[in-house]
Amino acid sequence: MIRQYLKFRKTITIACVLSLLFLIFLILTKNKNSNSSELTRHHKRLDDDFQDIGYREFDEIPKKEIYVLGEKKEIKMELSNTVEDSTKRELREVKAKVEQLEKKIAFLEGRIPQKYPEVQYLGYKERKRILVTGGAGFVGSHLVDVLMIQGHEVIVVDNFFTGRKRNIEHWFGHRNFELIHHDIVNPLFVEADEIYHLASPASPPHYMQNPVKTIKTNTLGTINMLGLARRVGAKILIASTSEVYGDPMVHPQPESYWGHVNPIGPRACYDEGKRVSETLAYSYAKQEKVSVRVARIFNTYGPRMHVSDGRVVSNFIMQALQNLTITVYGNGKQTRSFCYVSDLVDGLLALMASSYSLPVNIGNPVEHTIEEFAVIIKNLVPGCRSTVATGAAVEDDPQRRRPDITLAKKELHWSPKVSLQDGLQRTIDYFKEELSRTTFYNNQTYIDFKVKTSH
Ligand SMILES: O=c1ccn([C@@H]2O[C@H](COP(=O)(O)OP(=O)(O)O[C@H]3OC[C@@H](O)[C@H](O)[C@H]3O)[C@@H](O)[C@H]2O)c(=O)[nH]1
Repeated sequence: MIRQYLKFRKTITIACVLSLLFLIFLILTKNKNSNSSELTRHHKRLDDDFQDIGYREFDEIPKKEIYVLGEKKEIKMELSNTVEDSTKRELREVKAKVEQLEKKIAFLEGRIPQKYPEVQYLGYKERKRILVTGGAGFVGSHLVDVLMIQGHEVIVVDNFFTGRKRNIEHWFGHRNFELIHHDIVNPLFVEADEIYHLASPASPPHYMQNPVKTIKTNTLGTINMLGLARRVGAKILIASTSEVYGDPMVHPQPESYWGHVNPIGPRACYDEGKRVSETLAYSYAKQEKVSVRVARIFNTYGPRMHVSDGRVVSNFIMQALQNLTITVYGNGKQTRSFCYVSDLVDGLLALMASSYSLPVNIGNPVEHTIEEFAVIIKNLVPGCRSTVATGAAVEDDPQRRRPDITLAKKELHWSPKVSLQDGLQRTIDYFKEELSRTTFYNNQTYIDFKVKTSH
């Protein structure tokens, strides 16, 4: 048995070696197959990813042939280059869109009106802080516009009894502009270099409506403003009126005329109120060394008068625009001289800037009867079918009024520039606009007005 084993020993060894070699071969073959399928799976994943990216972002899908064993690294690099290109392309597209939007915004901004009227820049030495009482009113708001445009800091004080926010709303939020809702009958503490004291109702029906308030505004209010001027060392301009001449016995009226006023009549609250204002101004000037200016303002008209202001210009224009009867109070033979608001503002500025401290008339000396004036307005409104009617006269109505402006010409080098025709045309355009804004209009300012004759 042992002898037989030894005989086949060599054969058995050879068979074992061959089996072992076969086994090794089998193992190697298996490994190779598994590596290859793993790579295939990997390729498949990459392929899917590229398909996905290509579908969304790329123009060309990377070629499949490049996925061969041993080139894995290179494939990855190409992949990252392609992603980089895609990001750059995305950025370019976004940039183009932003540029497009910027152009659109610039175009739209061009269509929005500039927020504020353009104002000049003044250095700190020239720039003044200017207080305007009654700055939301008809005259006050025009003055505020000029002061703002000149580049000053403007503080408006108004109790909105007759003033309106609308007149100054175009300055709201401007860094040079401040609005204080305040009644100057109460003291006010602000800093100012100059004060334009314009606060007071100015239309006869308005100032007659609350006579005590009118007197308080022109006496207590003026004392408060003069006191403020004294405390802060400001120059102050008092807005007085042609009404200080009352129903004048001298014609035209020079500043030297003392007037003819009924101290207990319906107009006295205003006429006497303004006369006391003047007296207070010169008392503060004499006793407290306050630098005062006094403007005697004659009849003024222009845009921003209220549709129901009640004065002759607004009444006649509103009546003419609506083909209503033009209501002349009395026989219409009384006279007035009308000054356009921009001329008045120029006069006030010239007076404040001057060294002349006595009262100065600011008005337009072109005089018309009220009857003539009604016809002038009627003719300026195209297609107007209004009739002109005379009615009951107003108590204490001044019969003649025309400013002597010799002093203003000499001391202020000022005289009015706007003709009645031009000024009225601008005012008519304004009221047309107002009418189209609102259907409301209360024409019955003097409620007891009775039509007597029509012609
Ligand atoms: O509808 C009207 C309104 C007024 N009038 C007359 O037109 C004339 C002017 O009257 P207004 O009411 O416009 O103004 P007044 O001249 O009476 O007062 C004005 O004077 C100067 C300013 O300082 C003041 O703003 C204001 O008091 C008056 O004779 C008045 O009776 C009419 O005939 N019809």
